[in-house]
Amino acid sequence: MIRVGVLGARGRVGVEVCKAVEAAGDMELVAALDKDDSIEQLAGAEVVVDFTHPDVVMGNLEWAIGHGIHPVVGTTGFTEERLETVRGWLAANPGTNCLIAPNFGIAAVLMMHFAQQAARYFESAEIVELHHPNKADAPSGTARRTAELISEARAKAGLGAMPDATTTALDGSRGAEVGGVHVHAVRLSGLIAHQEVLLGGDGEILTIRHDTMSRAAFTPGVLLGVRRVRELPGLTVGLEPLLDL
Ligand SMILES: NC(=O)C1=CN([C@@H]2O[C@H](COP(=O)(O)OP(=O)(O)OC[C@H]3O[C@@H](n4cnc5c(N)ncnc54)[C@H](OP(=O)(O)O)[C@@H]3O)[C@@H](O)[C@H]2O)C=CC1
Ligand SMILES: O=C(O)C1=N[C@H](C(=O)O)C[C@H](O)C1
Repeated sequence: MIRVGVLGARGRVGVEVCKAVEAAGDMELVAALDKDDSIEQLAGAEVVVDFTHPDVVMGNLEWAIGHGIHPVVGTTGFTEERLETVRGWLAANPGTNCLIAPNFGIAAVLMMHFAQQAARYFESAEIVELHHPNKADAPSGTARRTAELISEARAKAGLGAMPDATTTALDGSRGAEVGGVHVHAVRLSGLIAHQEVLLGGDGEILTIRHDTMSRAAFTPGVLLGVRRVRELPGLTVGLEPLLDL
């Protein structure tokens, strides 16, 4: 049995993760903690799942890694600088590993992968991410990661800047730019988590769309991460290697 702790256990995703861990035959939920609980209660866990908030996740990781607990992290807000800090903590605690994934939905990971594969064939690419209005951050971690993957694929293929003759009359009208890829964020009641990657070429457009219909969609990926994190050395970013992508 893998002893699992959950941080953010009363949150939208945390509730689903706790249910999934309790239902898994090879896991035991040893701590389900939220905002005002003491992190010390994680002491008996081997793996901790974090779905909290970008403002608190770094403190949680420093504590868990320092106590030899392997984190599986869904919380967003990971810049390259933050990832480097996590690598430093892992180096100081050999034998402890960490998995951080901007999206644990299997279909979402495939959407990112397909966008990366397609990117080199199109002169234009933009991302529209659409989420519920209580989301903590914009753009989404998924959109940011997708933009980075598209940007890397374009650079590798020797593609230059995208065609765009716009003069913007209003700040923000072209969205945010991540690695030269424009990202647009919609926040709308009724939505959960959705993304469209638009790829445009000569006379045709490819649209790759992903829709999250329930937050239970994240749990198979989280359970996979919990089962595998102990054997993945150091820091793993993204679920792709666990899906052989
Ligand atoms: N990687 C992925 O697949 C996914 C990632 N996410 C990301 O996960 C994060 C959480 O999303 P979501 O569940 O919607 O958010 P919620 O706000 O619903 O849940 C977060 C929970 O964490 C609690 N919390 C805040 N601080 C702490 C702390 N220090 N220790 C323990 N718990 C704490 C919050 O309490 P309180 O409300 O009182 O502040 C809340 O109950 C976001 O960053 C989101 O973008 C979301 C979906 C999928
Ligand atoms: O906050 C959310 O809801 C989600 N956050 C993640 C992100 O920022 O990409 C994953 C998914 O989009 C849901």
